[in-house]
Amino acid sequence: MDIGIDLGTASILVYVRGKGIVLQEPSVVALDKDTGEVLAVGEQARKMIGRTPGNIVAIRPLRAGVIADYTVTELMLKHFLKKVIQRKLFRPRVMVCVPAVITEVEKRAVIEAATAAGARQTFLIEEPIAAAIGAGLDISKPVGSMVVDIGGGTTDIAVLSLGGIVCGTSIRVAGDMFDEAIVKYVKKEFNLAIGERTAEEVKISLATVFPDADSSKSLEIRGRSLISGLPQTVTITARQTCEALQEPVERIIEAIFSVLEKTPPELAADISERGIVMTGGGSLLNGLDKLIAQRTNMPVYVAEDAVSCVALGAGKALECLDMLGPNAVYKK
Ligand SMILES: Nc1ncnc2c1ncn2[C@@H]1O[C@H](COP(=O)(O)OP(=O)(O)OP(=O)(O)O)[C@@H](O)[C@H]1O
Repeated sequence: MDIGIDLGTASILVYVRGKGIVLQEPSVVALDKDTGEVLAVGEQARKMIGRTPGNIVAIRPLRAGVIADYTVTELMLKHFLKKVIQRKLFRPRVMVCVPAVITEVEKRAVIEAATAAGARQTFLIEEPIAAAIGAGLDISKPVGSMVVDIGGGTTDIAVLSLGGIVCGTSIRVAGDMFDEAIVKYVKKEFNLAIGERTAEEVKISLATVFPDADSSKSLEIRGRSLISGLPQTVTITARQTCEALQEPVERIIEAIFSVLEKTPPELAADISERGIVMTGGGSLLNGLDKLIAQRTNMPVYVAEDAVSCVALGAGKALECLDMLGPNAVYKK
C-alpha cells in the first residue's frame, strides 16, 4: 500500500495507490483551549471557524504555505492517516508533500506523525515535483518542463529537468489572496463588508481575469453596509472582479517571468515548445490560463485534476523513486 498526501494550507488530500483520492478535507482542527483535547478535525472543524465559544478554538495549522503550528499539524496528519490506514495488515509507505518553506524540526514532526499513525516508511517531497508527476509530466528526462502550482497560500513556480528542480520560486500570493482582493474591492467600491467565504464564492462562480463576451455576467452578494451598519445586497459583475484581482494576478505573472529569466536557454526552448502546466485549485480561476498564455506567448495548460494533482503525484513518486533527483525527496 502506497499513500500520497498533499498537506496543503487550504485542504489535505490523501491518495491511495489503486484507489485514487480517498480523502479530501479542509486543514482545520478544533481544540479545547483548556485541555488541548482535539474536538473535531477537517470539515466538522471548519464549520466551527468564527462560531466557537470561548474555550474552543478552530485552528488552520498551516498558513500562507508554512506550518504555523506544528503540534496541531502533527495531530491533524495523525488523525487523517489513521482514518485511511485503519486495521490494514500491511503498513504503507507514505509520501507527504510539504510546504516549500519548512524547517528541519517541522520535517521531523511530519515524519514522526506519519510513523506514529502507522507508516512503514515516510518520505517528503517538494510541491512542484509532486505537482508535475501528478499532471502526468515525465520529468526524468533531460527536457525542461515548467509547473505553476497555485494553491491556497502559495504559488510555487518551478522549471524541472532530470527529476529535480533547476530553478524556481515560491510566493505567498495564491487563492487566499484572491479572496482578500475581492473583499477589499467590495469594501472600496460598494462600502460593503463581506466575509472571506462570500469572496471565495464570487471568485469560483463569477470571477474572471480575462474578460470576454461573458464578462457582463453578475452576481448578487450580501454583506454589512459600512454606512448604515445593516445587511445589504449589491450586484457585482465579472468585469469588476477582473479589476479586483488585477494586483495579485500581476504578482503571479511577474514571478513566472522572474523564473523564465533564470531558466537556462536550452530548457527555456523546451518550455516554449511544451508549454506551461498549471496545477492547484487557484489555477482554476477563470481566464488565468489564457492571460498567462497571452503575456508569456507560450501555450498554457491546466492539469486535468488540478486540485488533486499534488496528492496524486506524491503517491506516484513512490513508484519512481529511482528516477527522481538526489534532492527531490527527503527521508530521515
Ligand atoms: N474553481 C475554482 N476557481 C478559482 N479558485 C478555486 C477554484 N476551486 C478552488 N479554488 C481555490 O483554490 C485554493 C485551494 O487550492 P489547493 O487545494 O490546491 O490549495 P492547497 O494545496 O491546500 O494550498 P497550498 O498549496 O498553498 O498549501 C483555494 O483558495 C480555493 O478557493
